[in-house]
Amino acid sequence: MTYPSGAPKTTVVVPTYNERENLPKLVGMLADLKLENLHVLVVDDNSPDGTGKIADEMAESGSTPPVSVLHRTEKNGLGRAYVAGMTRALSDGADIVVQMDADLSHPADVIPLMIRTLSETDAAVVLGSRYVPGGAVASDWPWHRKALSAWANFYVNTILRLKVKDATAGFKAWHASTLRAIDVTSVESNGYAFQVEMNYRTVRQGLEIAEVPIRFEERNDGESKMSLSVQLESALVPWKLLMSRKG
Ligand SMILES: Nc1nc2c(ncn2[C@@H]2O[C@H](COP(=O)(O)OP(=O)(O)O[C@H]3O[C@H](CO)[C@@H](O)[C@H](O)[C@@H]3O)[C@@H](O)[C@H]2O)c(=O)[nH]1
Repeated sequence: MTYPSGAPKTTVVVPTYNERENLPKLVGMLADLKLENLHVLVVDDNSPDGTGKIADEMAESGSTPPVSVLHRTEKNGLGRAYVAGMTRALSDGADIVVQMDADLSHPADVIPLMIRTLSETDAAVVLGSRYVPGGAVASDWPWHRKALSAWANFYVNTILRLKVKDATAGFKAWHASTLRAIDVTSVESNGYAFQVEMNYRTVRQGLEIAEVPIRFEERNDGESKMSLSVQLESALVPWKLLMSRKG
């Protein structure tokens, strides 16, 4: 896909809840990419550790890439934060929307490859995959997370037949047109299930998902927000999606 006005407007949507140590480092890594027309949109759920204030300071500093902040009143889950952020990015005229965690587990330096893959192939979305050749998970990622991730991929692919190696990946670059085609505003899931529902909607539209290898790092600061309710939702959502399928 080519964009008439030159470099595509790319918005990196970053949901945050208690990421005060990580967010400035992530924005620094995004700045190091020196990508033209790159923007960062932080979606903060009133983090008690003051992440939202730090994001505001970055926004006011007028730095490159420009940072904007969407404040929400309370913690409402990663999926809700992404839906709000992606909806804002679309209304602000983004051509490409990147989603990534704030905790430095996703390698920012893969973003140029993801954007290139979007523009040079038929892919509707490109995901940073741990499970294609060349991909990896850091050895210090806890064993129970590795096991959960392997199980979740097997489970999801058995039920929904997505044919995606890393069905729960949280690092992706979307054409804005794909987010409109799948009607991101109506996506209901959170956590792992959000990632799965987004992939499922893409496949149901007959659109292509490409995977590029990444090395997924364990976070050094802060904590994962993965909870029992997120895992329960993840177990139920594939069945719900399958049963809601029309045709
Ligand atoms: N605004 C907001 N942000 C949130 C919330 N919950 C989590 N986040 C933010 O979302 C990002 C990921 O959250 P984590 O809780 O650190 O995720 P994880 O356990 O490492 O899981 C990640 O990897 C999974 C695959 O292994 C993914 O399936 C999952 O979506 C996520 O990307 C972080 O930037 C975190 O601050 C929330 O309720 N609100």
